[in-house]
Amino acid sequence: MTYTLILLRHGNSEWNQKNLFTGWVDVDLSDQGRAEATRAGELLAESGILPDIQYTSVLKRAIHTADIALAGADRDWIDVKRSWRLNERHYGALQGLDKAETLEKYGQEQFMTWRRSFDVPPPPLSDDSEFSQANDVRYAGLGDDLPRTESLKLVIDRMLPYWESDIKPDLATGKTVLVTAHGNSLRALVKHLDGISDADIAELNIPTGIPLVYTLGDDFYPVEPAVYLDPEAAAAGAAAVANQGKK
Ligand SMILES: O=C(O)[C@@H](CO)OP(=O)(O)O
Repeated sequence: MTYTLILLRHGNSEWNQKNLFTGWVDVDLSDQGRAEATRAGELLAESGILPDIQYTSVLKRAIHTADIALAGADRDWIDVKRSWRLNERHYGALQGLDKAETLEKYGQEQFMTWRRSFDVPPPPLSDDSEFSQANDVRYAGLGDDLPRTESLKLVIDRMLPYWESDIKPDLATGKTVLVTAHGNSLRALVKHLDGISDADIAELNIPTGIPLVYTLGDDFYPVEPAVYLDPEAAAAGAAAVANQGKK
């Protein structure tokens, strides 16, 4: 028995377009992002790989991408589950900062340590920052779990329990599961699925808006390499993410 899991990073957002660190700030899709989400829906429809259940974070760039893509695949009607555990990595005090200016100010090494090291989080975001989520009603129940910054390691720590408790059981019933989330929360899941080392994960970037299809075996690990439904666009998109910050 094999199981089908589709991962989809949200389309380009207003802050991707402005080249700002985003994290948990709830910005919407740009026009380009909405077009990418439409294309993602077409790719799903063309491939015939159609989700039976949708998972998203609680951030609107993922929610709107999922809605648009599902509409394009005539799957608006499927069940949806959302969790903060699929949110983007909390970017701490970098949230709202310009990536190019941050690179210039702190240098390439520090910039890449913050962006892509496995376990070094950026400095924490103060609760009185305009970019803080400390008083956001959607996280009211989180208590001490509410992050003020996160490394990729911390994202894995909060995402994997949800993979085990919810996503895996849905896969086990034979449903095709679509997870629409974020660059770094999906890097966390891909690291787990593909067994990527703490060092090598730094090189992995996920493009916006292109479905990535996994075929999983009985142990819920891949039986073959995952495939992007548009491999050429995925390679170009991943390179663009890697180069963010450079002018
Ligand atoms: O700003 C962010 O939240 C993420 C995703 O857009 O950026 P990065 O790719 O630099 O981790």
